Amino acid sequence: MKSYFAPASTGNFSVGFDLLGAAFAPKNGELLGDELVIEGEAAELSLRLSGRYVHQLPGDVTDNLVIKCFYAFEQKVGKTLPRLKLHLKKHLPVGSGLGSSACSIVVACYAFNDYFGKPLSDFELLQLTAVCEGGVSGAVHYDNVAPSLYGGLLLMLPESPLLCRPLPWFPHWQVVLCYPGTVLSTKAAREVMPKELSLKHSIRFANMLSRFVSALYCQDETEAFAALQDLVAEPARLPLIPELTAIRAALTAEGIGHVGISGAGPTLFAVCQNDQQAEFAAAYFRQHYEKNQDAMTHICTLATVGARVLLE
Ligand SMILES: Nc1ncnc2c1ncn2[C@@H]1O[C@H](COP(=O)(O)OP(=O)(O)O)[C@@H](O)[C@H]1O
Ligand SMILES: N[C@@H](CCOP(=O)(O)O)C(=O)O
Repeated sequence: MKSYFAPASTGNFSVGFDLLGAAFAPKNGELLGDELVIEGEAAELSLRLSGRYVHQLPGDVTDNLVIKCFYAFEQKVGKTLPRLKLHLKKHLPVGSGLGSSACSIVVACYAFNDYFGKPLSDFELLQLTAVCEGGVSGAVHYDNVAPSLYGGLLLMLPESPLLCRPLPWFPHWQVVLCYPGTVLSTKAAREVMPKELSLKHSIRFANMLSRFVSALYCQDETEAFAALQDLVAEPARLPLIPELTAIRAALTAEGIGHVGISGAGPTLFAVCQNDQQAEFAAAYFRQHYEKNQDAMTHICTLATVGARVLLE
């Protein structure tokens, strides 16, 4: 029996639609991500499901991304593989903006590659996870699969053979993630996006992203916060998450530098510079944004390690 884990991720990080993504881990040491156990080999491929968010998964196990990944992995490797007895522990809510589908895809593809003796290179593995994720959201985007696979804050380079590169981070930053407990499908949240951007808007978008990246390299925190503006997805998605305006006003009034949409939402994230801000943001989110028993709020730091073996 071998157990694998992949962390939650925040796509876009506000300023880099489809181009920036970060993996996060709760400060208190809890595991925020999906776990896949390979229990052994069997005549038939099987998948057992458990975990806090198992009720949000498709009823038919053959529709589960883990099963789809097995066949996609087998096709990519190009030979028939032994069937496995699998157990997915679904700890991330589905349609949450925490890269839930990417997390299951990454943990599954990483686990199969490890179990079968690493027939795929890191590059091929990332490509495979992105294609599987594209099948869910309607478009190939790397900003959840790459951080979930590698950890860290990453800049996607989809037109370069590198595909992505790690970026510097502010080591004292804490990110508070709040999932309200409601579901928003990524596909639906992509359908509201503008089909085209004007030249003026494209230049402003490129400017904010390059300003943020340059601020990270210079470790200029004032510039980084000034550049953390979502000029592309937020205007289109705000009607789906109208609470953002009031929450942002309340948290920024307390000196918190940024509040944005995690991935396609409805999870919101607040970037905090110290424990006091992080605790304030978490308490505020719990009181004003959590909507039901599925909701959760975590104070996180950057997860510097991505997919990994949990138990040999
Ligand atoms: N293991 C899985 N984890 C997450 N979603 C899954 C899984 N298996 C199948 N799905 C389906 O994939 C879709 C994921 O939706 P999506 O909005 O992309 O989620 P997220 O934004 O959280 O990644 C849903 O229709 C869900 O039922
Ligand atoms: N760049 C994507 C990110 C989607 O993240 P998810 O966690 O909501 O799947 C987008 O904004 O559509």
